[in-house]
Amino acid sequence: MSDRAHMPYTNAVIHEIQRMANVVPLNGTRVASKDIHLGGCVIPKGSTVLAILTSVLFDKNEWETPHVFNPGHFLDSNGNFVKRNAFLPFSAGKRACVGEALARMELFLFLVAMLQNFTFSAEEGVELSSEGIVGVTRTPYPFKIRATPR
Ligand code: HEM
Repeated sequence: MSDRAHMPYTNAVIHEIQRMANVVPLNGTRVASKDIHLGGCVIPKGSTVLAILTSVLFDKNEWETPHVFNPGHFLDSNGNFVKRNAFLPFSAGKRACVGEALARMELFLFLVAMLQNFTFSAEEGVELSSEGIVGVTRTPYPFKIRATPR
């Protein structure tokens, strides 16, 4: 359907950006509809539950280099794109993000269009941080980046 299928590396880079960007770290809230027994604990009916997305996007049992940017997480040895079950930036289930298709299309179109037209680089001597400001969403600290027309 889209060109993404033919651009496995670009697709892998976008997935890895979404994994590490972790823009909705706490996910949406849920309420336990009955008492739940989980890992030796009881979650009583009526409790508010947060299925923290950070825990799965950086799970050391799921990712080869959880804290290092690595598009290889989404590529096999032939360079084909591979889906990963732990890739859940849009959450899962009935109340997962309804904007996922739109968001993914926009991420692809904006990133590819920008990379086709500019080369991006950090200011000399400036180390860009992958840390961010965490609230309901996670946003980067203000930063400067140089865009050089190609
Ligand atoms: C990179 C972009 C985006 C990310 C990472 C993202 C992520 C999420 C996450 C994690 C949730 C919570 C799901 C849950 O509780 O299980 C959510 C919910 C939601 N998102 Fe997004 N979202 C993005 C873009 C968008 C866009 C573009 C729209 C609309 C045009 C949108 C509309 C919604 C709505 C309406 C909900 C609530 C769904 C519900 O409660 O049933 N999102 N999103």
